[in-house]
Amino acid sequence: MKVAVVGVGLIGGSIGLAARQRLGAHVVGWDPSAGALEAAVARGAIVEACASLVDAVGDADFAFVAAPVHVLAGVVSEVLAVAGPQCVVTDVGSVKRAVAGAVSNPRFIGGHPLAGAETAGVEHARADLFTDATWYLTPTPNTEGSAFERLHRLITRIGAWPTAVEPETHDVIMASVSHLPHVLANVLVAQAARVLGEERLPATGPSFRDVTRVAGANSVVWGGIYAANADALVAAIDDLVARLSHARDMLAAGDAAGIAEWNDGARDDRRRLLEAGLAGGEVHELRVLVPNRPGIVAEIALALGRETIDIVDMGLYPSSGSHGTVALWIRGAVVAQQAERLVRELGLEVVRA
Ligand SMILES: NC(=O)c1ccc[n+]([C@@H]2O[C@H](COP(=O)([O-])OP(=O)(O)OC[C@H]3O[C@@H](n4cnc5c(N)ncnc54)[C@H](O)[C@@H]3O)[C@@H](O)[C@H]2O)c1
Ligand SMILES: O=C(O)C(=O)C[C@]1(C(=O)O)C=C[C@@H](O)C=C1
Repeated sequence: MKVAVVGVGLIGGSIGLAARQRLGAHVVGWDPSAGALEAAVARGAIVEACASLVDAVGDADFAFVAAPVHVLAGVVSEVLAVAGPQCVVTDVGSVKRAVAGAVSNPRFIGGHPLAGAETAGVEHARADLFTDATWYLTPTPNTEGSAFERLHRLITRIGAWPTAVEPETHDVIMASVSHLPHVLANVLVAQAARVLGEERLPATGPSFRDVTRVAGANSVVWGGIYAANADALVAAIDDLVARLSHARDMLAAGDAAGIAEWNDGARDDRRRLLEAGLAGGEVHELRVLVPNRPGIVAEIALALGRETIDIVDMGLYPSSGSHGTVALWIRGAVVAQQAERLVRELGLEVVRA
């Protein structure tokens, strides 16, 4: 299997390392920076630095575009123009609407691994970066079912959990759980650095270090992320300001009971957030009879993704008639039951294998 990585930085390099180490893939790379390519070969993230995009993706089975968000739509289009018909093309951008709005191709599926670091460059790439991470995918009615199946399996094999989501929903979620925390980290370090005036800096403890780890992360990448998700991020900041105001007012009024309730609520919310996605249990197979029409696989994946149900694995069994079968493997009896109901609500027949 040949995997092409376009943009061999932190994320592209980590995909290269994971694909080589976990799948034994032949990984090649292209990047406008000669230094990045050289470093990627030295790091073992790619085995070949290609001189052109077509050399990298022309006969690849998969192309991962891991460039900064502000150039993604253009680079993905260039990749699709030179990739062979067997190549599934995806990207890893932290914002999904811009690419989804600009590119419509049955072999392109937007993607975003919910894993990373505050660092940049292939020197910081890690083969295990995506282990047990959610990996969002944004299939559309235009997506080729077999392209989705192949990408889904590849991502599973590098240790992550693919979850289908609509680009709009993705960007609203990310505004609150990823982009806002980065904004807040920047604000907190700026405020703390000036709390005693310019002459003296305060000592900082572990809590400050925990909540500000990502302050000032990779300006090229984050500038693009903030700009591409500005509307959702502004709404999240407005919400935050209202919540801060509420906390401020309780403090100013000496509302001890209100503060205790607010603090207990935060503990419960954090536990629920961190526990979501830790669903265990044995894997159940659902066999879905589907009409042979484009978009049906995306429809099923998105229906489950909307309820945050992970598809552990999937298999497509097309037939020459009007219908084929999609097999879905879902973890946990209760979740499998819920998945079965959602698929039936799409008007599809399901049997338990
Ligand atoms: N850093 C994270 O935590 C994280 C996590 C998930 C997704 N992402 C996404 O991954 C992508 C890459 O981020 P990163 O952290 O790896 O950044 P990075 O700076 O480490 O790597 C980006 C690479 O893209 C290359 N590049 C720049 N312009 C390009 C172009 N036109 N064509 C091809 N390559 C180009 C750069 O030379 C660099 O090597 C971004 O879209 C980002 O939103 C980042
Ligand atoms: O761990 C970090 O340092 C990250 O910033 C990773 C993080 C995140 O916010 O969780 C950042 C951007 C991505 O798009 C996905 C993951």
